Amino acid sequence: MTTPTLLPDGEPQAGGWRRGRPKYLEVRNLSVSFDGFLAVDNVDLEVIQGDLRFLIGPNGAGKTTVIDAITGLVPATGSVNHTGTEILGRKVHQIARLGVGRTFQTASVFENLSVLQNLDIAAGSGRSPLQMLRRRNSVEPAVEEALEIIGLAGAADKKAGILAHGQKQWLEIGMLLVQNSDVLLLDEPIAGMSQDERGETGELLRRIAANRITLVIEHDMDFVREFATSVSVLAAGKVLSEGSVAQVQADKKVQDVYLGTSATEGH
Ligand SMILES: Nc1ncnc2c1ncn2[C@@H]1O[C@H](COP(=O)(O)OP(=O)(O)OP(=O)(O)O)[C@@H](O)[C@H]1O
Repeated sequence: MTTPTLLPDGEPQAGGWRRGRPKYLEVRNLSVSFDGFLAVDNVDLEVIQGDLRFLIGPNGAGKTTVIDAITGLVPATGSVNHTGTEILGRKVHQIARLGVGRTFQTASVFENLSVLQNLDIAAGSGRSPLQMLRRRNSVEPAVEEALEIIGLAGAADKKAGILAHGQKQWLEIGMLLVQNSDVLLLDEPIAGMSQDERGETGELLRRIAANRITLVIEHDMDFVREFATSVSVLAAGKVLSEGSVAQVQADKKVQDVYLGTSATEGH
């Protein structure tokens, strides 16, 4: 049996891995139109494995639509290349199978199943649905490791429906980990969380982003400042600015359309 390696050594860093040949997600000229309204307008984005990239911008900027387009949920033009493989135009399940995982603003877990069963199903470990519903004596190593990483080892047998809001988000992230997703696209993972849960989620992202391609949509600038290693700013469907948190905060264009002065004061 192979040793699971869900948890990498090290921390995410700006620019991603500096050694070897890192995996990447390269988005070129991505456009999405809804009945003639251009919600995403020629977006270019490149996220390298090991970077913890945040995608920020005002409401309606097109952030979720970018992720929808990458994951095949909305039709788009342009190109999305995952480490040499074009994924734009493929079906949702094919894109997922190529290692591109996402979460939604509202966690989509199976509420009536236990935490462990949710992870088992995500891992697709070859058991029939009936077998999976039975309590088992052994837990697959990757599932066990995911339970530790997401901090739910003590809640493995709890029904997902009774988890706290934050824990459901962590479970959803765990489901991506056991699916071996190497691209994580997370839509506002800390929305509605307590302060403690936010901190724990940030640490979780830090742990898992060190060896994955990670793009996180977020509005909370304190959270972005604390955990982002790089930031892309989207406004009116276009990339307005890109760089470190300090660089985008200092960008006059970003201040004008998004951050204003209050968000940048004191930082
Ligand atoms: N299915 C759709 N049909 C028509 N218009 C849509 C659809 N989905 C999104 N839009 C529009 O596209 C634009 C971008 O929406 P999107 O949800 O991607 O923005 P966002 O940056 O994620 O916003 P928020 O931060 O509020 O979640 C908005 O004007 C939205 O109303």
